[in-house]
Amino acid sequence: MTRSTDSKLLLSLTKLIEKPEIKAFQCSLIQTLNDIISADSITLYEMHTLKKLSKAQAEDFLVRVGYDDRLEKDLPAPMRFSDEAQFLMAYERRDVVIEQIGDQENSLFRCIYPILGIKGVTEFLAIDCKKLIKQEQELATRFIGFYRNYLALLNDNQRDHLTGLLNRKSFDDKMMQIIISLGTGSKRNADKAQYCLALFDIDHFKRVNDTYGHLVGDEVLLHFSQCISETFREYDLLFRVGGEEFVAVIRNVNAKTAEFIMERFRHVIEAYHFPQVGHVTVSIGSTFIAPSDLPVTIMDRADKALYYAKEHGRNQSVIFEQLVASGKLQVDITESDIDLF
Ligand SMILES: Nc1nc2c(ncn2[C@@H]2O[C@H](COP(=O)(O)OP(=O)(O)OP(=O)(O)O)[C@@H](O)[C@H]2O)c(=O)[nH]1
Repeated sequence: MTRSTDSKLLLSLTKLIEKPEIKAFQCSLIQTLNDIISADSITLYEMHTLKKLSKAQAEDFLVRVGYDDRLEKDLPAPMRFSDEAQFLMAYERRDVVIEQIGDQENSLFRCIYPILGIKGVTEFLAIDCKKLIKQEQELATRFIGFYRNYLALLNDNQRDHLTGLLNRKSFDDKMMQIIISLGTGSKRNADKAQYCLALFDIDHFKRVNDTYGHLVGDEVLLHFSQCISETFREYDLLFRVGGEEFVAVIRNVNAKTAEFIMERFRHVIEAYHFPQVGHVTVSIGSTFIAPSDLPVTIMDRADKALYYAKEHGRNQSVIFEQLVASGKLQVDITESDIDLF
């Protein structure tokens, strides 16, 4: 390798780890590879087990990475994993699978690289190129190795160990990013993105621990987090912020949609059969994020709404701004000043 290729590679690696945040790092991998490989397209897929798309049972789907910032209508549909022979083969072989696609004149090579995480293959990198260049293939393999190790490190740092959801530290970082993005009147915000934060708290969870023990309590938390992951969309941000407290941040929703989404989740939990424990319920307090907010003020509003839900019978979902508007919750001027509807 020449000195100039070396420094280009070093530059690419530096660029790759510039943003120590999982989603940004994933997007960075695609950009970096695009810079150094002569590919027609490079796509990263995450494997998700989704329930909502197939009514009867959960199924694995391949969800394209890099669309979390866009509006729902722009999202490509997830691919059913069992329909994708090349992905299945790469998954089984734990190695790259190369296939020639298209007709003679417009043929392309599609290389599917499986990416191994701690729970097995969790991602795939698909590279389409006109020519197979050995040096580039080796480069891609090395980059993926580096990507995998660094991703494991980020996951360890940013995810909750029990549930795999984003942890409290990630929550504070993400909140600051969202607030800053709302404050900067950039073109990307021309659609007036509205973020709604929902705080979930399992009702009478102490009883679960006291009756069945802490281990069963942990299992309930795990099932609860799976219900969150399956009910919300791939691009919603999902966190475990405390013992039995979870948060979802959803984008581009008005009060009516937020109300619908939270009610739907409340029903999912109400109907879910938790092994050994049976049924539990959840109380939900939501609020909208304003450019003038701080993470602590957002959480304070969500907490007040949640407290209201707990005080008024539990197993219900309420929105802070609606409680204030209807006079059910009294707050001081600075809080009631927020008008996002
Ligand atoms: N198993 C388990 N329990 C936890 C964990 N973190 C917190 N808890 C328990 O969660 C329970 C929270 O109880 P409380 O906040 O008193 O409220 P609650 O019983 O859920 O009742 P309400 O929220 O008022 O409906 C406590 O018993 C904590 O010990 C955890 O990681 N695992």
